[in-house]
Amino acid sequence: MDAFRLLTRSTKFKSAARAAEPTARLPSTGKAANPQLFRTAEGENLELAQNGKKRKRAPVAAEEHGDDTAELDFFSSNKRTAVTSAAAPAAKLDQEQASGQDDGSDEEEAMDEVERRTILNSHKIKVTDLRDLDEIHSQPAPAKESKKKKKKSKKEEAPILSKKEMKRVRRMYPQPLVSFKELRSKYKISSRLAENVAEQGFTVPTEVQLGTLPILLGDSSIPMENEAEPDLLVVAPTGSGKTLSFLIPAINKIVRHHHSKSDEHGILAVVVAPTKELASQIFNEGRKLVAGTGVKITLMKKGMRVVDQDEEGDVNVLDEESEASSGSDEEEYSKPKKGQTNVPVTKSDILVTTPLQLVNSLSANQTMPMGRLPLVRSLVLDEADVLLDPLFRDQTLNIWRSCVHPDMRVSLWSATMGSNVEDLTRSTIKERLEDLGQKSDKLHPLVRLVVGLKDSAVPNIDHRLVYAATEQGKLLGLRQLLRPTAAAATDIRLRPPFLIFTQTIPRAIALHSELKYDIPAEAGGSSRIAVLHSDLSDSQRSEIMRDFRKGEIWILVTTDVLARGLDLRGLNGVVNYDIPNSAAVYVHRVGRTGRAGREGGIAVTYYTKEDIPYVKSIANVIDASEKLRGTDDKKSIQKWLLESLPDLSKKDKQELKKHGVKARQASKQLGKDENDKGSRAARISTKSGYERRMENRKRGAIAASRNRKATGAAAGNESDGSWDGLEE
Ligand SMILES: Nc1ncnc2c1ncn2[C@@H]1O[C@H](COP(=O)(O)OP(=O)(O)OP(=O)(O)O)[C@@H](O)[C@H]1O
Repeated sequence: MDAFRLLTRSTKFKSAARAAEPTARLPSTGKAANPQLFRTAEGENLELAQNGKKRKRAPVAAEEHGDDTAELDFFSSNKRTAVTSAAAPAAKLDQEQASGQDDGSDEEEAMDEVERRTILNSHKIKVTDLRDLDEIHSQPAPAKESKKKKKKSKKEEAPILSKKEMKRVRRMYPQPLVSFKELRSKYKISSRLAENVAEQGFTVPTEVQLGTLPILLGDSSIPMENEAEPDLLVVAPTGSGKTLSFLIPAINKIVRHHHSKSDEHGILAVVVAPTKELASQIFNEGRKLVAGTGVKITLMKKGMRVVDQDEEGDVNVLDEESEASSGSDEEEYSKPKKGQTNVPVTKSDILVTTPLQLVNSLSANQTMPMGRLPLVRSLVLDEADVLLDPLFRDQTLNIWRSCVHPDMRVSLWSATMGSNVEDLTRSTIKERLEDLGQKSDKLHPLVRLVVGLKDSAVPNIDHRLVYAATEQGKLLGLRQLLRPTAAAATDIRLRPPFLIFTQTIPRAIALHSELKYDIPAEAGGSSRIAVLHSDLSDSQRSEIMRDFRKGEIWILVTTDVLARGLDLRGLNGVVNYDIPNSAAVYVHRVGRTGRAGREGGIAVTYYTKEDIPYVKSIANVIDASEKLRGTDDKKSIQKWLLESLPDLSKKDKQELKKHGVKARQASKQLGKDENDKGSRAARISTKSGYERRMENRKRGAIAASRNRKATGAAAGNESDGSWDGLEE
C-alpha cells in the first residue's frame, strides 16, 4: 500500500508526483548505496590498494593446544603482541582455505603515516590527543618509528609552542580499518563475533567505524605506554554507525576476559543511553552481535539488582560458588545470598541502561549510598553530551564513579559535543584516578575523534526552513504536507513514514488530536497517526514504537524524547513543527532520517514571528550542511537571510535550551490562564474536535461511495511503490 497515494485523495496528482520525484531516492526504498559520507578519489584508491595488498604469512608452529591455539594466543594479556604475532596456526588456516572460508587471516602490511594520513583526511577524520602537552612529551614514540626519540623526549621539558604547533603535536594518524575483514585478520577479534558482524551484510565500514575500531581494538601505530587503551571521545554524524563502533570492542574485550579470567563473573561493560527507546535499540543490536560468543547482554529493567551488595554497602564479586548455586548457566539471575533482598542479581556481562534506572538500582531507589560496579572495564556513554547535561549529569557521574576498576575505560559518543564535555571528561578521569589512589603518571591517554564537521547535520538530507508567520500558519503548512494535492504550492513532497516534533508534551498531544482525522478512512484513518511522549507508560511507548517500525503507524507526533539515537532506517523525513531548542537538538532531530548514507530524507522546520530571534543557529547548521554537500546551486538558506537574522546572546541561548520558546511553554508552566490572549495564540487548534470528527465522517462516506464506483481503478493502483514499514 502506498501511504502517499492514499493521502493524496486524488488520481490526477499521482502521476505528476511520481514523475517529479522518483521513489528510488526515498530513504524508505531499499538499501543505502554507500554508508560513507565522505571519501576522495585519492583515499579510495589507497584503500583499494590496501585491500588488495596481502603479505605472505609467516609460518607459525602449531602448538600442543590443538585447534583453539589461535584463539588462546589471541586472548593473551598482551594484545598488541597478539595483534602482530598471533597468526593462526598454519594447519587451521589451511583447513579453512581448503573449505573455502577466507576469513581474511592473511597478515597485512601496516600502513605508513603518509598512507594513514591520506585515508583519514579523505574521510574527514581528525584524531587528537587531548592530554596536556607535557604528558604527550613524556610518552614514547610508536614502537618502530623511533627508539632514540623516546629516550631523549623523557628528559626534555615541554617546549613552548604556538597554537598551530600544539595542534600539530596533538594530531594523531592511527591505522584506519579499510575493510571489515581486517577485524579478524589484523585485530583478531573473536571469530564468532566477526561472523555476527558479517551476517549484518555491511560491505564497507562507515567513517566512525573506520576510525574508532582500530583504536579500541588495539592499534600499534598510536604511541601509548604499557599498551594502554585510551579513553575515547567521539563526535560523528547521526546515523553513521556509532553503535557498532562501541559494541564490537566491548564484546570482544569480554570474550578475551572470559578466556583469561574465567573465575570472575559480573557486569564487565555498561552502556548508558538517555532514553528507554534508545537503550532498547542498543540492546537489540547487541543481542545480534553476542550470539554464540558466550557474552550475555541485558537491558536494565525497573527493580533489577545488578550487584550483590550487602546492607553495609559492601560489594561482593560473584564468585564461582555463588554462580554454581545459581544452577544452570542459562538462568538470567543468580540466587541472592542469605539475608539479602529477595530480588536475584542479574547475571550478565553487558548492561544497557538509562542513567536513572541504574542509579536507582545501585542506591536502592536512592535510599542508600551508591553501590559499586567493581568489575566494569568498559563504560560507554551514548549521546554523551546529553548524559553530561545538567538533567542527567549527576546520575551519569555517579555511575562513572561507581565503576571502580583501575583498568576501566570510558568512551563518549555523540553527533554533537560541547567543549564543556571535554573539560568535564578530563576532570572526571583525573578525579576518579585520584580517588582510586593512582598516580597521575599512570594517566592513560584521552583521545578525541571527530568525523566531518563537529556539530553539523548529515549532508545527505534536504533541509527546508519554512516561515509560517503564526501557529495557524504552521498547522496549515503541515496539513498541506499531509495532503500532497494541496502541496503543489510548496514543492515539498514528504511521504510517510515521518516524525513530527513539538516543544512540549501538551503540544504533542494537542497536535495529534488535531491531525488524527486528517488521514482518510481508506488509508487506515486515525490509527495511522500516533503520539509518543514520556508521560506514557513503558508498555504504551514500546507498543507505539513497534507499530511504527512495522509500518502500521505512518506519522508519529513526539517530543525530543525521540530526538536522539533512534534508528529508523527508512524514515522519509522529519517535521520540526516547533523549532528545536538548540542547534544540537536540530542536528539530532533531523538525523532520524538519512541514516547510513541514505539519500532523499527531508527535514522541514516551521518558524513563526516569535521564533525569529532563535532561528539563526539552525540556519547556520543548514548552511554548513549544504556547504558540506557542495550544493551551492540548491542552497535553501540565502546569504541575505543569514545576515539579517539576529544573533542570540549566550544567556538567551541557555534560556532557550532550558525552557524552549516562551510563547509555547505550557500555560501552567508560565502561571498563565489558558484563555488569555498569549495562550490562545499558541494553541494548536483550528476547529473543535467535534467539528473535525463530523467532517471526517462525511469525508469517509463520500470516499466510500466513490470507491464503490471505481473499485477496479483503485485495485490497479495498489501494485507499485508500496511501503511495508521501516526496516528494523
Ligand atoms: N558499515 C555499515 N554499512 C551500512 N550500514 C551500517 C553500517 N554500520 C551501521 N550501519 C547501519 O546504520 C544505521 C545507523 O547506525 P547507528 O544507529 O549506530 O547510528 P549512530 O551513529 O549511533 O546514530 P545517532 O547519532 O543518530 O545515534 C543502523 O541501521 C546500522 O545498522
